[in-house]
Amino acid sequence: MKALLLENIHPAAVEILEGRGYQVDLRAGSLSEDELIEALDSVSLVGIRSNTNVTERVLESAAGLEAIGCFCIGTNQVDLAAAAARGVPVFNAPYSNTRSVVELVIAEIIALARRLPEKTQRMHDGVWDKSAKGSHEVRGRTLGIVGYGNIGTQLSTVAEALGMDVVFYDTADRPAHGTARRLRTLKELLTTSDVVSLHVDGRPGNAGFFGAEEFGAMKSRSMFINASRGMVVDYDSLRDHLLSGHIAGAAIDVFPAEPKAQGDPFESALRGLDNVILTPHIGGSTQEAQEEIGWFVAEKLARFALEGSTALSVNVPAVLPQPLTPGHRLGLLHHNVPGVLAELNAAFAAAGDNVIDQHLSTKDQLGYVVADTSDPLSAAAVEQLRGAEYCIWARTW
Ligand SMILES: NC(=O)c1ccc[n+]([C@@H]2O[C@H](COP(=O)([O-])OP(=O)(O)OC[C@H]3O[C@@H](n4cnc5c(N)ncnc54)[C@H](O)[C@@H]3O)[C@@H](O)[C@H]2O)c1
Ligand SMILES: O=C(O)[C@H](O)COP(=O)(O)O
Repeated sequence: MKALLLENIHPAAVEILEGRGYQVDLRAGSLSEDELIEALDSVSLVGIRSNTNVTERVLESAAGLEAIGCFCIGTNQVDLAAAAARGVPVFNAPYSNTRSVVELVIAEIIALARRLPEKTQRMHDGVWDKSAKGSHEVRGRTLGIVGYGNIGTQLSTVAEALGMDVVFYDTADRPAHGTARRLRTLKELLTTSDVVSLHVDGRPGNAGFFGAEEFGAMKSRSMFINASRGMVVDYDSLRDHLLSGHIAGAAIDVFPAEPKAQGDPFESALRGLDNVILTPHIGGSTQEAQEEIGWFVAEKLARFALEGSTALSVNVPAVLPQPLTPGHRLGLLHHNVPGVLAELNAAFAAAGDNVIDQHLSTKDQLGYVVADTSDPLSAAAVEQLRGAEYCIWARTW
């Protein structure tokens, strides 16, 4: 049983997987498509972060791959549909680094409002420039949050505690937290906010979502923050608005193309601007978040591989079975067609197996059933189900 963990995943994950009998290959950087195909040979579990793309071609060639762990929030780097079609569940850590992102953004709001990037640069250049010009308190200023999900809502609460007025815009219905106000249009948010912070997800439809029109609509001398995904924003347009002085400052953590390994060169239209904070995608990179993510996702991978649990999977039906009695459990991932459960129960009945616990969950075109029997599973029943047209895989534990 081999597991491959890329992108500096926390050792907590290694401890969990090794403790469950896996031989773990832990690597620092991410891999290209071809490198990943080669590295996945005879690997059953793979762990990645935001910088490794698991494409349909990778999945096609990784015959032994059982599950994928995204040791982060975003799962846009994985072809989720292609993985689901091959019966490969994908897991992530939806909440573990939320707080870390919020704290970074709060720090950036204050740093930009006090012009810290320019001030510290001047001091390092040997220039004493004591002045209040262009520096503001954040108390009483309006923060506009675009994308009011797990991160957006927590940012809302913390910013409110600092005395900021919070407005938000989300394409989904999201209740307001505290005294935050929901705005009906993005335009309204842009024309109202002193700081605009993006927290949308990385769905393909969000590519290029924020560009010249949106920057143009922002208030004069407002500030812009993006810690969501790089492809969401047109950074050439942001540069134009920073150079014209229309946007007073920006903090950017994510980029359309990010270097694959430590020390690789970094290129961006925003380099060299002293009113811009640039960080290397570290929103979720705190010891606390990484350790939590390490055990959380490793646990999900192990519980799937060793017990059949798909709880919290983002692409296959979620089933959380009862504790395992070895030799008594069947897991059947199948195309979602009528009659599967009836056939499964008939096969067990014909073999004289009594089903004592059974869970079925469906999601789009897929169904997943986990059945526990009172006696050890009958091989005949399992083989019959394995041979059925609707079967994607049938595993026993
Ligand atoms: N910089 C980092 O290190 C870092 C760390 C964690 C997460 N992230 C990114 O932040 C994103 C958000 O995280 P989350 O946990 O809050 O996700 P989430 O899914 O809880 O929230 C995303 C919200 O954005 C909304 N949304 C999507 N597209 C939108 C659009 N075009 N306009 C308005 N609203 C839109 C959704 O309806 C949802 O409410 C993640 O998907 C990930 O890409 C980055
Ligand atoms: O999706 C996420 O959680 C963030 O983008 C962090 O990604 P990372 O683990 O690659 O830093």
